[in-house]
Amino acid sequence: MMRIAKSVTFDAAHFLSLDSDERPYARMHGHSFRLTVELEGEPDPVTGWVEDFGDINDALSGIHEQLDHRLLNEIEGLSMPTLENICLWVAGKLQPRFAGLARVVVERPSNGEACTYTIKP
Ligand SMILES: Nc1nc2c(c(=O)[nH]1)N=C([C@H](O)[C@H](O)COP(=O)(O)OP(=O)(O)OP(=O)(O)O)CN2
Ligand SMILES: [Zn+2]
Repeated sequence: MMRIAKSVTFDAAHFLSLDSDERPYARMHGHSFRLTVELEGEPDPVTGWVEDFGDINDALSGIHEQLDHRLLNEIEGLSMPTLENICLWVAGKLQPRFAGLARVVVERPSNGEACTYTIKP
Protein backbone atom coordinates (compact mmCIF):
# COMPACT_ATOMS: atom_id res chain seq x y z
CA MET A 1 0.00 0.00 0.00
CA MET A 2 1.28 3.46 -0.83
CA ARG A 3 0.29 7.00 -0.01
CA ILE A 4 0.71 10.04 -2.18
CA ALA A 5 0.18 13.62 -1.09
CA LYS A 6 -0.34 17.00 -2.64
CA SER A 7 -0.58 20.45 -1.08
CA VAL A 8 -1.96 23.80 -2.06
CA THR A 9 -2.03 27.10 -0.22
CA PHE A 10 -4.77 29.66 -0.05
CA ASP A 11 -5.45 32.94 1.70
CA ALA A 12 -8.85 33.64 3.11
CA ALA A 13 -10.79 35.72 5.60
CA HIS A 14 -13.08 34.38 8.27
CA PHE A 15 -14.59 35.00 11.66
CA LEU A 16 -15.85 32.60 14.26
CA SER A 17 -19.35 33.44 15.45
CA LEU A 18 -19.25 33.07 19.19
CA ASP A 19 -21.73 33.92 21.92
CA SER A 20 -19.64 36.96 22.72
CA ASP A 21 -17.17 38.97 20.69
CA GLU A 22 -14.54 39.02 23.44
CA ARG A 23 -12.19 36.83 21.42
CA PRO A 24 -10.35 38.65 18.63
CA TYR A 25 -11.20 35.92 16.15
CA ALA A 26 -14.92 36.73 16.49
CA ARG A 27 -14.02 39.72 14.30
CA MET A 28 -13.22 39.24 10.63
CA HIS A 29 -9.52 38.55 9.99
CA GLY A 30 -7.38 36.61 7.54
CA HIS A 31 -4.96 33.70 7.41
CA SER A 32 -2.73 31.90 4.97
CA PHE A 33 -3.71 28.23 4.92
CA ARG A 34 -1.99 25.12 3.62
CA LEU A 35 -4.19 22.23 2.54
CA THR A 36 -2.66 18.76 2.09
CA VAL A 37 -4.53 15.71 0.89
CA GLU A 38 -3.25 12.14 1.04
CA LEU A 39 -4.50 9.31 -1.16
CA GLU A 40 -3.86 5.63 -0.48
CA GLY A 41 -3.77 2.70 -2.86
CA GLU A 42 -1.69 0.27 -4.85
CA PRO A 43 0.13 1.67 -7.85
CA ASP A 44 -1.59 0.67 -11.08
CA PRO A 45 0.60 -1.88 -12.89
CA VAL A 46 0.23 -0.06 -16.20
CA THR A 47 0.42 3.61 -15.22
CA GLY A 48 2.63 3.12 -12.16
CA TRP A 49 0.61 5.57 -10.10
CA VAL A 50 -1.84 5.35 -7.22
CA GLU A 51 -3.73 8.27 -8.70
CA ASP A 52 -2.69 10.72 -11.38
CA PHE A 53 -1.32 13.89 -9.73
CA GLY A 54 -2.87 15.69 -12.69
CA ASP A 55 -6.35 14.57 -11.59
CA ILE A 56 -5.57 15.51 -7.98
CA ASN A 57 -4.33 18.87 -9.18
CA ASP A 58 -7.55 19.45 -11.11
CA ALA A 59 -9.63 18.73 -8.00
CA LEU A 60 -7.45 20.88 -5.75
CA SER A 61 -7.54 23.72 -8.26
CA GLY A 62 -11.33 23.68 -8.02
CA ILE A 63 -11.15 23.79 -4.23
CA HIS A 64 -8.54 26.55 -4.37
CA GLU A 65 -10.83 28.56 -6.61
CA GLN A 66 -13.68 28.19 -4.11
CA LEU A 67 -11.58 29.14 -1.05
CA ASP A 68 -8.82 31.52 -2.11
CA HIS A 69 -9.38 35.21 -1.34
CA ARG A 70 -12.90 34.49 -0.09
CA LEU A 71 -14.76 35.11 3.11
CA LEU A 72 -15.05 31.49 4.21
CA ASN A 73 -18.21 32.13 6.24
CA GLU A 74 -20.07 32.88 3.00
CA ILE A 75 -19.32 29.45 1.50
CA GLU A 76 -22.09 26.89 1.73
CA GLY A 77 -21.24 24.43 4.51
CA LEU A 78 -18.57 26.68 6.05
CA SER A 79 -20.60 29.06 8.17
CA MET A 80 -18.34 28.13 11.13
CA PRO A 81 -14.95 27.96 9.36
CA THR A 82 -12.69 26.32 11.93
CA LEU A 83 -9.78 24.21 10.72
CA GLU A 84 -11.83 21.17 11.70
CA ASN A 85 -14.80 22.20 9.56
CA ILE A 86 -12.57 23.13 6.62
CA CYS A 87 -11.12 19.58 6.75
CA LEU A 88 -14.62 18.07 6.71
CA TRP A 89 -15.71 20.37 3.89
CA VAL A 90 -12.70 19.47 1.73
CA ALA A 91 -13.18 15.75 2.42
CA GLY A 92 -16.82 16.03 1.38
CA LYS A 93 -15.74 17.56 -1.94
CA LEU A 94 -13.03 14.96 -2.67
CA GLN A 95 -14.47 11.69 -1.39
CA PRO A 96 -16.94 11.20 -4.26
CA ARG A 97 -14.06 11.48 -6.74
CA PHE A 98 -11.22 9.74 -4.88
CA ALA A 99 -12.08 6.50 -3.10
CA GLY A 100 -8.52 6.37 -1.79
CA LEU A 101 -8.73 9.67 0.10
CA ALA A 102 -6.93 8.91 3.37
CA ARG A 103 -6.20 12.20 5.12
CA VAL A 104 -7.00 15.87 4.86
CA VAL A 105 -4.73 18.30 6.69
CA VAL A 106 -5.40 22.02 6.97
CA GLU A 107 -2.65 24.14 8.53
CA ARG A 108 -2.07 27.75 9.43
CA PRO A 109 1.73 27.76 9.24
CA SER A 110 2.13 31.32 10.54
CA ASN A 111 0.79 30.39 13.97
CA GLY A 112 1.63 26.68 14.04
CA GLU A 113 -1.97 25.44 14.02
CA ALA A 114 -3.22 22.40 12.16
CA CYS A 115 -6.07 19.92 11.95
CA THR A 116 -5.81 16.42 10.52
CA TYR A 117 -8.89 14.48 9.44
CA THR A 118 -7.99 10.81 9.16
CA ILE A 119 -10.31 8.83 6.91
CA LYS A 120 -8.03 5.78 6.48
CA PRO A 121 -5.83 5.20 9.55
N1 LIG B 1 -9.89 24.14 17.56
C1 LIG B 1 -9.83 25.34 16.93
N2 LIG B 1 -9.69 26.46 17.67
C2 LIG B 1 -9.61 27.66 17.06
C3 LIG B 1 -9.67 27.74 15.66
C4 LIG B 1 -9.84 26.54 14.92
O1 LIG B 1 -9.92 26.54 13.69
N3 LIG B 1 -9.92 25.38 15.58
N4 LIG B 1 -9.55 28.94 15.05
C5 LIG B 1 -9.38 30.05 15.71
C6 LIG B 1 -9.26 31.35 14.97
O2 LIG B 1 -9.28 31.14 13.58
C7 LIG B 1 -8.07 32.19 15.30
O3 LIG B 1 -7.80 33.17 14.27
C8 LIG B 1 -6.80 31.54 15.60
O4 LIG B 1 -6.45 32.26 16.72
P1 LIG B 1 -5.00 32.36 17.29
O5 LIG B 1 -4.46 31.01 17.58
O6 LIG B 1 -5.14 33.31 18.40
O7 LIG B 1 -4.13 32.93 16.11
P2 LIG B 1 -4.15 34.36 15.43
O8 LIG B 1 -3.09 34.33 14.40
O9 LIG B 1 -5.49 34.71 14.94
O10 LIG B 1 -3.81 35.32 16.61
P3 LIG B 1 -2.46 36.00 17.03
O11 LIG B 1 -2.89 37.10 17.94
O12 LIG B 1 -1.80 36.54 15.78
O13 LIG B 1 -1.64 34.96 17.72
C9 LIG B 1 -9.36 30.07 17.18
N5 LIG B 1 -9.46 28.78 17.77
ZN1 LIG C 1 -8.81 32.82 12.34
